[in-house]
Amino acid sequence: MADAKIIDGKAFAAGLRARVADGVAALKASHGVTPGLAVVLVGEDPASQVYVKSKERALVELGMNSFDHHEAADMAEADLLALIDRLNADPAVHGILVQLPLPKHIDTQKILARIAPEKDADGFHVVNAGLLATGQPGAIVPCTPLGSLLLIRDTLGHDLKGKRALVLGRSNIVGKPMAHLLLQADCTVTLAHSRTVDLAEECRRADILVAAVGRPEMVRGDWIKPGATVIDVGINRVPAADPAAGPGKTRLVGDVAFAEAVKVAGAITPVPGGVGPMTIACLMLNTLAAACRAAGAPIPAEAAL
Ligand SMILES: NC(=O)C1=CN([C@@H]2O[C@H](COP(=O)(O)OP(=O)(O)OC[C@H]3O[C@@H](n4cnc5c(N)ncnc54)[C@H](OP(=O)(O)O)[C@@H]3O)[C@@H](O)[C@H]2O)C=CC1
Ligand SMILES: Nc1nc(=O)c2c([nH]1)NC[C@@H]1CN(c3ccc(C(=O)N[C@@H](CCC(=O)O)C(=O)O)cc3)C=[N+]21
Repeated sequence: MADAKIIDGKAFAAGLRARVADGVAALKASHGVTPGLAVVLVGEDPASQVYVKSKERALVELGMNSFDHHEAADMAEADLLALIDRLNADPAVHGILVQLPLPKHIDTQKILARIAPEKDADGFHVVNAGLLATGQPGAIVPCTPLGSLLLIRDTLGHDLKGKRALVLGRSNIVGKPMAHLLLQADCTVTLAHSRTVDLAEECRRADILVAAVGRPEMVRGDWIKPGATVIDVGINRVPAADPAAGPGKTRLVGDVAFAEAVKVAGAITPVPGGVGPMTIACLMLNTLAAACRAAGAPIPAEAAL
């Protein structure tokens, strides 16, 4: 069988960012509003700093306002809550993103709950999670699952009804919302996790396999149904395979053993260049959508599921 089609998330994300930039320009022209996202980073985690920088760069490129709040790792929880209150009240801020993970002394759920649901650009607030889970309109959908769904639809078409989907990982930020989106799209959904009996067998049934476990290359080629669409959400930094790269050098791999899977799947996302860039593009889309909603302008179609 021919190798799988490689789903080019980087290219799709570039197209989506261009559509968002058009939407930003249109909203400025029609309502005089510039969408703004506040990005809150607590502490100096190097991976988080990289993500936050790429978010801030994308905002500026798309003509949006970026409000950066880089805070000390020992910031008091009360001070973070007070910062969120100020951002909630600021009319120039349409979206708020608090970079996760937060330092251990801060209660993540308490922080996420404080963000005004209509400014929750990540879609992590229980109100948005609840709207999505109950299939109601108006939910802000988490960026990674939304980006994954856009790639699945670009690959298989809009109509996914009756397809068997397996989501591996049940986190509140990826696995659960992904499962709800696929259910909403009339897939028959299985949500697997660390207590699932015979993961490989569950995976082999799936027409659509979304892997979000955070375990480097855990999903092997022989776990995949021939012709399946494989979405690899995992971002794992591992030591470089090539000793010539030198000591301390690393590379990124997904949760799927790509070299094996590409021989069996019908289509597959690479890491890097798959879901990661879609996450950032969807964050831009959610911020534009929040600004549109606040201004009483129509919501971009891709954000209004
Ligand atoms: N591309 C992107 O933009 C993004 C990528 N990521 C990446 O996606 C991955 C998942 O992230 P996230 O959801 O936050 O991770 P979490 O650690 O919150 O959740 C991992 C899930 O995988 C399950 N799991 C862990 N080990 C196994 C195993 N051996 N067998 C079966 N299930 C297992 C866990 O099960 P249980 O619940 O039973 O413990 C849990 O449900 C990570 O690699 C992360 O870096 C995350 C966000 C954005
Ligand atoms: N509140 C919050 N929202 C998030 O959305 C959020 C978060 N916290 N914490 C961390 C995770 C992780 N995440 C990624 C975003 C982009 C890439 C990405 O663009 N990756 C590139 C590679 C980047 C590289 O080379 O390191 C790619 O896959 O091609 C990866 C991971 C968002 N997250």
